[in-house]
Amino acid sequence: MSVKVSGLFKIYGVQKAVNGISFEAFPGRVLGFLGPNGAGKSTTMKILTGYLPQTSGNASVCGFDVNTHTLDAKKHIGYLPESNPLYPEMYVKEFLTFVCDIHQIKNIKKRIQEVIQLTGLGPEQHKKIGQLSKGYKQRVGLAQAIIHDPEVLILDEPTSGLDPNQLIEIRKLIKDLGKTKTVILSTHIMQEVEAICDDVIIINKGKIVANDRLETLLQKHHTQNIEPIFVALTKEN
Ligand SMILES: Nc1ncnc2c1ncn2[C@@H]1O[C@H](COP(=O)(O)OP(=O)(O)OP(=O)(O)O)[C@@H](O)[C@H]1O
Repeated sequence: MSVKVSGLFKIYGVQKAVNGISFEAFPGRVLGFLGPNGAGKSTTMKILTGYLPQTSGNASVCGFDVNTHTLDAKKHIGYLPESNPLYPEMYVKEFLTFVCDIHQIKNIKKRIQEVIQLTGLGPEQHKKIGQLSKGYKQRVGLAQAIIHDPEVLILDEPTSGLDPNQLIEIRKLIKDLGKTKTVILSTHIMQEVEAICDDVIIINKGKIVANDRLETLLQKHHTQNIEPIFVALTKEN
């Protein structure tokens, strides 16, 4: 497996944002990481990507512990954070060049053209990031996440803000990337899970309440849709 999490906790004050979760994610598969607002998805993703230290437990990416071998782990990860922080004053290509430099990518021009093509940024590639629509900013976020061809992609709500046409294209891109890479994505769109995920984890109040292959989860609950399963497993009592 390329991502392994065991007994992971993140405690803020008295709140257990992540409450002892364990799971694995595998190459060639897209793992949907689902849960209600505040369930602990982004916190888990930030720990996996080395941006936040856990309180206890372990997480590794491609065999590298994210705490003790953070840089090695990060080399293997592409991360699209929920807030998609970008530099609005930079031009798209200027920003992607900057990201290439960080990753010490060779043949920068060729690689930038490839990711512009992959993410459909072509028509907007000459603009400043601050001039882009939300959906195109999201594409820039995806482009920077994949530019170093990482083995693991961690995408926090990658399709938020996309229009229906863009949704289809970006989902296709994620599904294609998932054929060779390990993709973990969070989303609140249940159709998206059905369209692109192979595996599903549902997290509620910091704990995993489901972890299965999508088809197995649907079979177990005698339904064709993930939504009723999500509601049943996460509703407030
Ligand atoms: N820096 C922080 N300090 C204190 N509490 C925090 C901090 N960051 C997150 N939390 C809390 O931890 C819990 C989990 O938050 P997290 O952002 O991981 O949830 P999420 O599942 O990603 O939610 P959403 O679907 O709304 O993005 C929430 O209750 C949140 O308020």
